[in-house]
Amino acid sequence: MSISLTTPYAKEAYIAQLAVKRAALLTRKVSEEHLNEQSIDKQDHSPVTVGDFGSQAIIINAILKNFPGDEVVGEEDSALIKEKKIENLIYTHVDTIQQTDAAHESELGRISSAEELCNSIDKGNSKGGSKGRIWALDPIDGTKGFLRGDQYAVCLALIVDGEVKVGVIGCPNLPHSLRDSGSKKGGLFTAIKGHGSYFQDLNESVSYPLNTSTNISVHNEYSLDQARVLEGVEKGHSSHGLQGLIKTKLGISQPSVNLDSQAKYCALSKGDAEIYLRLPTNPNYREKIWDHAAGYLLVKESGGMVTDIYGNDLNFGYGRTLNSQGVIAASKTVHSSIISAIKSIIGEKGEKLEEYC
Ligand SMILES: Nc1ncnc2c1ncn2[C@@H]1O[C@H](COP(=O)(O)O)[C@@H](OP(=O)(O)O)[C@H]1O
Ligand SMILES: [Mg+2]
Ligand SMILES: [Mg+2]
Ligand SMILES: [Mg+2]
Repeated sequence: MSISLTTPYAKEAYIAQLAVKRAALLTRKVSEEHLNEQSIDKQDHSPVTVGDFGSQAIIINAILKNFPGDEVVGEEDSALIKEKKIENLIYTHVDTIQQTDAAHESELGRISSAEELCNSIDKGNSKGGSKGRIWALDPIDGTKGFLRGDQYAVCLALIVDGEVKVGVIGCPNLPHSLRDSGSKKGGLFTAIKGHGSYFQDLNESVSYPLNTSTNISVHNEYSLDQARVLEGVEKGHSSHGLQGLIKTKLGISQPSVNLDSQAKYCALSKGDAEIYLRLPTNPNYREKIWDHAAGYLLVKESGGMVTDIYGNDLNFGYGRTLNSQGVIAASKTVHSSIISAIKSIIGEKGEKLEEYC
């Protein structure tokens, strides 16, 4: 597989890489200046920072400059910015990054006022759905990890008629190898439907045609007893209790690696682990499409499987959320055994799921 200028969605992937990189520059700056420690609580009590808002503005502005007819499902909106009167503060940081990244101004454009910044953020209000070109954007996934100085990711995917076609994820803090904590940090992961998945150092410049020198793939050789498992850090986002029961049932004894954000999909896609378990903490919770679209394509293009907890495919054309419970991503070697183990615990149709939430 290779990617040329005529590969479908190559241009979209290139603009997505540039935009994610520019947003990651901002999140790094916010983190270095300890601004990430000043979070604001949203209505659902989850945190949001200057980094989340600025990243969403930068990426939406870049996408709509290049693809003006497209829609965006973005996680954030500007209501809290206006309420807290922090438009100018965010704009100042965004503009510094625009100056640092001036080399890409002709491709990504430039936001020129605090008002424009809020307008850009609010263009992430698409309802999603199964028709047309819709981008799913998580400007900072793993905001709680970002606040702790741990893992987080800038995630962007293009969905066309309900199917994910492009996924780009920037992970500023992810070591190049999970087994070597001394390895370089910062990765940019890219997948194009039908054309594979690729890794590059986040600090390297991106190119057009895309840099495909480092093709990545899921590690398919380990059997279950050797498999390495990824789980989230936050106990409120996935059921660590149920995940523990599943691991015991499968005979997995190695401790899990706990990472915030879609960095879990990234680690799986480059063969640093074989299983990602995300069992619901509430049977009624529906996962947001921006939390999974890019990672889903990345793992699939790397030769892995991604389904809900019953083994069904994920539907990214349903709206702003999926209409299914949890996520199981794994190598093809072990995926079906995990689904069987889950069903043996919670029942074929999840009749007993509530007992474990
Ligand atoms: N009850 C819940 N169940 C599953 N996911 C949840 C959740 N509450 C919040 N989340 C999502 O979990 C994401 C982080 O995932 P993880 O725990 O794997 O790092 C959050 O993304 P944000 O950080 O972008 O808000 C948020 O959307
Ligand atoms: Mg959030
Ligand atoms: Mg998220
Ligand atoms: Mg987020």
